[in-house]
Amino acid sequence: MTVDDPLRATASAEPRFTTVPVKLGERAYEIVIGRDLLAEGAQRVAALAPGGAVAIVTDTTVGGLHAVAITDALEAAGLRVARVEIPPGEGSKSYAEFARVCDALIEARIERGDLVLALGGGVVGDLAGFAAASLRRGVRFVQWPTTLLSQVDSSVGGKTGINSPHGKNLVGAFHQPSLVVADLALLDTLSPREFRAGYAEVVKYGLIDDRAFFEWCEANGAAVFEAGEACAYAVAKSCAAKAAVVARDEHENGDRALLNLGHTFGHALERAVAYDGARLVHGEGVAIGMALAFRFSARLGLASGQDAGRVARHLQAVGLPTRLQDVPGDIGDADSLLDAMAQDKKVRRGALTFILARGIGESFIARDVSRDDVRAFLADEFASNGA
Ligand SMILES: NC(=O)c1ccc[n+]([C@@H]2O[C@H](COP(=O)([O-])OP(=O)(O)OC[C@H]3O[C@@H](n4cnc5c(N)ncnc54)[C@H](O)[C@@H]3O)[C@@H](O)[C@H]2O)c1
Ligand SMILES: O=C(O)C(=O)C[C@@H](O)[C@H](O)[C@H](O)COP(=O)(O)O
Ligand SMILES: [Zn+2]
Repeated sequence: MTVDDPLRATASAEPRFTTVPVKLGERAYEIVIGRDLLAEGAQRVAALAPGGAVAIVTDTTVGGLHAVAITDALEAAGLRVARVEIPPGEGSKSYAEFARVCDALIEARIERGDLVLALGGGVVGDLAGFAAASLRRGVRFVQWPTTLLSQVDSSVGGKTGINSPHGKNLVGAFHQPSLVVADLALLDTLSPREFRAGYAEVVKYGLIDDRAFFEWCEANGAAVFEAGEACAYAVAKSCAAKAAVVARDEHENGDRALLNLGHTFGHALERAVAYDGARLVHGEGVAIGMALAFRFSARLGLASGQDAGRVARHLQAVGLPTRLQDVPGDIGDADSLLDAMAQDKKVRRGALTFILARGIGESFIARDVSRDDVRAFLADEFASNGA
C-alpha cells in the first residue's frame, strides 16, 4: 500500500505497513513504516542485491537486542550477512570509528554490488551511511532505524557524516539510502529519554510549516510514546514532510535548510558538552534550540511571545529541556556558543543564518543575522531563567 496521506494509511482497515515515497528520480526510494517488519524488510533488502552480501553496521546496544533476529531474516532471504559493531553514543561519529568501520567493511569483502545496512539510531545511520558513501567510492545502503529520532528524521534524506572537534557533522557526504525500514516494534526497547529526544524532531515539522500538526502534537504527544497508532501516524507524517522537502532541495541549496530549525543553537550546545550524551543528546539540543529560536524571534519582533511560550510549554510538557540552564555542567558563555555557531554549515561569507519564525508553522530562513543580536540574546538567556 503506497499513500501520500499518512493519516489515511493508519486509519484504513488493516494496514500492515505504510510506504512513503522519496521522489528523487534515479535515487528514489521508499520508507516502509509499520510494526513487525522483519520478513517484509528482509525481502525488500534481498531484492536490492539478490544472492549478495549485506554488512549490518550497528552499535553494541542495538546489536545485542536486535541484530540476531535481523541477521536470521536476511539469511533466510538468501543474503550473506556480516556484522560490524561500534560503541553506542555520539562519540562514535568520529574519524577513528569511521576508519575502523571502513576497514571492517573491506575485511568483510563487501563489494560494490553489495549493501551496507545501518541498524540503529542516527549515530549509526550517519556513520554507516558515510562509510557506504566512501567505500569503494560508493556502495548502496539501507537504513533500518531503531530510535524515534532516526525513524522520523535521520534515516531519510541522505545526510551522512561525522563530527569534528570544530563542530557537528562537518565531514560527510550526501548519500541517499536505497530503502528505509521503520519498524515501530523496535522502539519497545528504547529508553524514555531517547524516545523524548526523538519527539523533538517530530514537533519540529509542525513548527516549520504545519501549525495543524503542532496542534495535533499538543493533543496527542503523550500517546506517541506508546509506539502504537499515534506513533505510526507521527512517523509517517514526519517522513512525508521530510521527503517532500528533500525531493525539492536534495542538497540544501534552498528551503531544506528549514529542517535545521533549532539546530544552530542545538549543535553549538552539543559541541559545548563535547558530544557527551550523558549531558545532552541531539534531540534535547534541538528542543532547547527550537525554544531559543522562538524566543529570539519574539525578541526581534517577528513572532508573538504567546507562540514562543506555547512552544516551550509543549516541549516541557513531555519532559524535554528548553533552557540553557537545563544542560548540566558548564556550557561556556554567549561568546563561546557564538564561536561554535561560526562553523555552522549555513554560514555564508562569515554571516550567520538562522531558521527563525513569524509564528508556529511559519518558519523562514533568516540570512545575515547580527552577531551582536545573538550575543545579547544569549547573554540574557544565561542571566535569566529562560522563562
Ligand atoms: N542525517 C540526518 O538527517 C540526521 C537527522 C537528525 C539527527 N541526526 C543525527 O542523529 C544522531 C542522533 O540519533 P539518535 O537520537 O537516534 O541517537 P543514537 O543513535 O545515539 O541512539 C540513541 C541511544 O539509543 C540506543 N538505542 C538505539 N535504538 C535502540 C533500541 N531500539 N532499543 C534500545 N536502545 C536503542 C543507542 O544504543 C544509543 O545509546 C545525532 O548524531 C544527529 O546529529 C542526523
Ligand atoms: O535533513 C536535514 O536537512 C536536517 O537538517 C535534519 C536535521 O534534523 C539533522 O540533525 C541534520 O543532520 C542537521 O544537518 P546539518 O547539515 O546541520 O548537519
Ligand atoms: Zn536534527
